[in-house]
Amino acid sequence: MAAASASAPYKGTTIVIPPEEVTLLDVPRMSEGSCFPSPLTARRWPDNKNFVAHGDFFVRVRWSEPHSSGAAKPATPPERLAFLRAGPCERICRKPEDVRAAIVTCGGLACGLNVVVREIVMALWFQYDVRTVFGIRKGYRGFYSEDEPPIELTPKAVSAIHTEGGTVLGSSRGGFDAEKILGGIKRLGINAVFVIGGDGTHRGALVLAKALSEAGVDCAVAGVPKTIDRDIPMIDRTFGFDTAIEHARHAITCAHTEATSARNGVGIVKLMGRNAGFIALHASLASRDVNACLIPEVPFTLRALNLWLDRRLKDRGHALIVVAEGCSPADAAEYGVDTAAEPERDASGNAKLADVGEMVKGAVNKYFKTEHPGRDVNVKYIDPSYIIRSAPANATDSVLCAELAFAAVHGVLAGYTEFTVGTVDGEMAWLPISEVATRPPRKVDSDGSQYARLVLSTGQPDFSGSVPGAPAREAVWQQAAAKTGKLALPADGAAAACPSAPAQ
Ligand SMILES: Nc1ncnc2c1ncn2[C@@H]1O[C@H](COP(=O)(O)OP(=O)(O)OP(=O)(O)O)[C@@H](O)[C@H]1O
Ligand SMILES: O=P(O)(O)OC[C@H]1O[C@](O)(CO)[C@@H](O)[C@@H]1O
Ligand SMILES: [Mg+2]
Repeated sequence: MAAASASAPYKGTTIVIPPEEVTLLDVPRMSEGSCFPSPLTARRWPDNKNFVAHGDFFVRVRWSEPHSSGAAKPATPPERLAFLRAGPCERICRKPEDVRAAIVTCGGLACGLNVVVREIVMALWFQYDVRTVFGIRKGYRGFYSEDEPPIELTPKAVSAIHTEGGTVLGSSRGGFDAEKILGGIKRLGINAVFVIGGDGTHRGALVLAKALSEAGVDCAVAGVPKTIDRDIPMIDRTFGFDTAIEHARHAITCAHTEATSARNGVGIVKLMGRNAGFIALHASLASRDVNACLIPEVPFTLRALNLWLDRRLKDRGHALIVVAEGCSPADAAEYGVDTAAEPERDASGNAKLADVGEMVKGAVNKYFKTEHPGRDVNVKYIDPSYIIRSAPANATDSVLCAELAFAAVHGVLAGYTEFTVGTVDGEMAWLPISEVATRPPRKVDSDGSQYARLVLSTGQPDFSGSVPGAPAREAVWQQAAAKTGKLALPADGAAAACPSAPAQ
């Protein structure tokens, strides 16, 4: 072992880190001062050791653009942010007997919505003795729609819902009308709203919180971020993602079976991910069989994909392609897609995306019909999106759902408002809703080591240009190894020397 040099930090040495500016992401409090012991102090909360102090925070560094170790430093310096630590407080500032809560689920489905609803009800009821909880039906419009009045949520009513997918409350897009929602809140005497939804839902929650405070209505607004796509800014994970990967992997396995069973079989699987390719990337890494994974963050052309496929079918007789729904091939127009047309929008204003799976399938069929009319190529396209999104939460997601629900309930009872919950580098935090509602969605870092690991696993080339043929595997390895800076290049293309052998 090398001797420690005199200047190297050694056990017991005090290391002085220069003070840096830290921005506290503070969350508004509805009532300060008049706080009293939480009912949890009289319960079985282990030794009262796990309470969090009001205002306790932890500091984390955040890059505004994707950053990975080894990659060039981004232009914008990182932000040092202090996050409020979430958890039960020893003293709470909302009287449980006065709390009249409402829970609403909005946007698309995600695995675990029912677990979050159940655990909010259970935490309010059993940890804090709150006895009035309304379930708002079919999204924001349920606050005012006469067709679907709110329902009463009790432990008995929600006890079995966690085993089901979807949301027992229903969900919807559109229908956000701050005035009408405010009217519903006043009519029912609601003073704590829990919104479970994605970026759009959180933007709505922000508008609602402002409207409530302008109208002088004392009502807390707490968010629980939901998206199957895992692209919510700032936080590490969203519930449902882990379950989605499991089900996506099953669909990929089916496509692989189809592809390997046919002559020149090509399996194509489209997975959700409007802005980001996290599901496609993680499911491909989980599968190990995928030969090409296409994500919105990495440009590609259908022409390059076809040239690669041509060679892959000659070499191996089958191919498995995973494509994220938000992908937009650079040469889509050449394959008859009207890329200049203004997209249709859903009721929430989100662009309706063209089916990129169909696009890839059409392009492959067209290419082989034109270039190799005699070759028998069998393309099988699977779109498991809604099968995945509507599944019940798996074990890992169920744990996360309960943690998020508890953090939201603790925050409201502690007196906070206009906040949402999530883990930041593993620590549960209360964050201002604006952080989730206004920052751009998270994306896969195409220069990062995770994407490099994908490329190493699939052996896929760079599909971004009209390449006159697929590059050799060694070139792919070199590209990926250069990005990670960690891997020794295989000599003479020896696959065995590579720590992660490409999928076959
Ligand atoms: N800018 C906004 N202001 C107010 N309300 C909004 C805004 N954007 C969206 N909403 C409302 O939030 C609800 C959900 O929005 P959206 O359909 O975009 O889903 P989401 O919450 O983003 O979830 P996901 O995209 O993960 O399915 C809808 O009722 C929509 O009207
Ligand atoms: O078909 P819907 O319900 O509009 O949902 C589709 C969208 O929902 C999401 O799953 C986000 O919830 C996106 O991946 C997808 O674009
Ligand atoms: Mg959204």
